[in-house]
Amino acid sequence: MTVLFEVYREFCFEAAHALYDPDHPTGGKYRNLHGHSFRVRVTLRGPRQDGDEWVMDLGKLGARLQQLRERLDHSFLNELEDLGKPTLENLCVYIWKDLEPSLPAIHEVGIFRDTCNEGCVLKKP
Ligand SMILES: Nc1nc2c(c(=O)[nH]1)N=C([C@H](O)[C@H](O)COP(=O)(O)OP(=O)(O)OP(=O)(O)O)CN2
Ligand SMILES: [Zn+2]
Repeated sequence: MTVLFEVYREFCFEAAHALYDPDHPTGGKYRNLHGHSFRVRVTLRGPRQDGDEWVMDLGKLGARLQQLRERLDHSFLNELEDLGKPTLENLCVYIWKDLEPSLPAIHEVGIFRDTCNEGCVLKKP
């Protein structure tokens, strides 16, 4: 029987952003520069690979995520190329697009701001 597993790895980063609302007379509640602590979870889905008995070596996944973390940590998200407006939703898409070419088993990207009790999850339908 082929069984499917979901394995995940997380990383955290700190970053700043400002969300300007063009429809609001003063730019809205989130217009000023401010920072958040983010936690990202990347989930892979698949069967155990022949020989290794794992979906993917989580050490290798961690090394790949570290490359992404180096770009995001202590960044000003508004200046990140290809992100667009720095919402949680756009960060999920950005992370997904960055990882998918090298991680075809990617199934879910979640980004959480634990101190604000909020987050966003993007998953394969
Ligand atoms: N769907 C989304 N909504 C909001 C996002 C987002 O990315 N996606 N982002 C923000 C801002 O980044 C905001 O700075 C979040 O901080 P928070 O303290 O949660 O702001 P709130 O107004 O929701 O909370 P308070 O309870 O008033 O502090 C906003 N929304
Ligand atoms: Zn914010």
